[in-house]
Amino acid sequence: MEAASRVEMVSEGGLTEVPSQYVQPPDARPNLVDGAGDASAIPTISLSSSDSAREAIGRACRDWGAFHVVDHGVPIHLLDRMRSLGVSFFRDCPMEEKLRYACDSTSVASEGYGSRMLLGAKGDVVLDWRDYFDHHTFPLSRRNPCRWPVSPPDYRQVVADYGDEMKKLAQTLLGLISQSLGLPPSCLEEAVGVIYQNITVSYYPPCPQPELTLGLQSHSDMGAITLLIQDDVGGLQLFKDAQWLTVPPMSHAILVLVADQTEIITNGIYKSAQHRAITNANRARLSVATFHDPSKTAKIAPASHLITQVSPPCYKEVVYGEFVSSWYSKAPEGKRNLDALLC
Ligand SMILES: O=C(O)CCC(=O)C(=O)O
Ligand SMILES: [Fe+2]
Repeated sequence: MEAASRVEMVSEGGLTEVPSQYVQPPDARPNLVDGAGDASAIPTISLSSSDSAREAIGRACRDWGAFHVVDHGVPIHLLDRMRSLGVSFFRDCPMEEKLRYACDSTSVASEGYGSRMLLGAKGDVVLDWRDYFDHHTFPLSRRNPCRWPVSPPDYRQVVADYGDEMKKLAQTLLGLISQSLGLPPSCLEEAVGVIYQNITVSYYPPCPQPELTLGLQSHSDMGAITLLIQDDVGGLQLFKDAQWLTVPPMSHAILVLVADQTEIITNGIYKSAQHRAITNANRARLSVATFHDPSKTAKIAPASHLITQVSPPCYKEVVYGEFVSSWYSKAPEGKRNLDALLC
């Protein structure tokens, strides 16, 4: 992707109207007049006791596909430092230096600094009002900190530590989610196989026309489980019961998003969360999403333990790499890529 297409560059210098490529079709625009509902009822689950967490996680995965966790064991100073390093890259690093980390525009999901372009509903191109930095952190064979910012001096170490902590938490959660369905604790993790982890820091500059744009269009994450932290600006919305609800920022909590492969493996008992990010006119917003995905060659299908004569498989088996290619070639549009696998 050319350097000129970073949102940060487009939005510089007192822009009053967004360029047409950023204007969403009318039915996808956020309704800022009536405002979104509030998702403060989203469950907050303490992981201090596995027994009570299991049950609460089961309910949250069924009803919301998302929940906050607290008492998660990840040091709060690590969450804060990860956020502040993200801010320092996007806000303080000169553009010339940022572009040294530009991601490869010829391949999807490549590591580095970019601004993703997705196809619109009718094959037209609508751009998200978002720049990002993607880090590949697991398996260790993909981890090459030389591709990450060199300053501040602790940047690379913090990303590595953050990735390690998030992977441990993702494994704990996959175990609890399995058990909440009466499955052996290792069931989901075995179905996923080797965990591929990416850490994406998203930065949404202030937008002169937030009513016409989206920071990130409606989608569900394609992998198994996403762990997300955000700053205090707010803008992440969940689609629940035919309404968009804004997720309240909670600085010490981690938001868990059930992703598409978990919906397939649980045979649709647990739903992946449909979400999007809106923009605002006054403050830049930052989030850090840590994705835990299968390898491209993994075959994903409903867990055999959940298939009986009365509950046949609801999803066709899919090779994960093919799912990813279709997601990028057709654009997410809510959950349509997952729906295409329904039996
Ligand atoms: O910025 C956010 O809160 C959402 C980010 C997200 O959904 C993603 O990176 O997949
Ligand atoms: Fe997402």
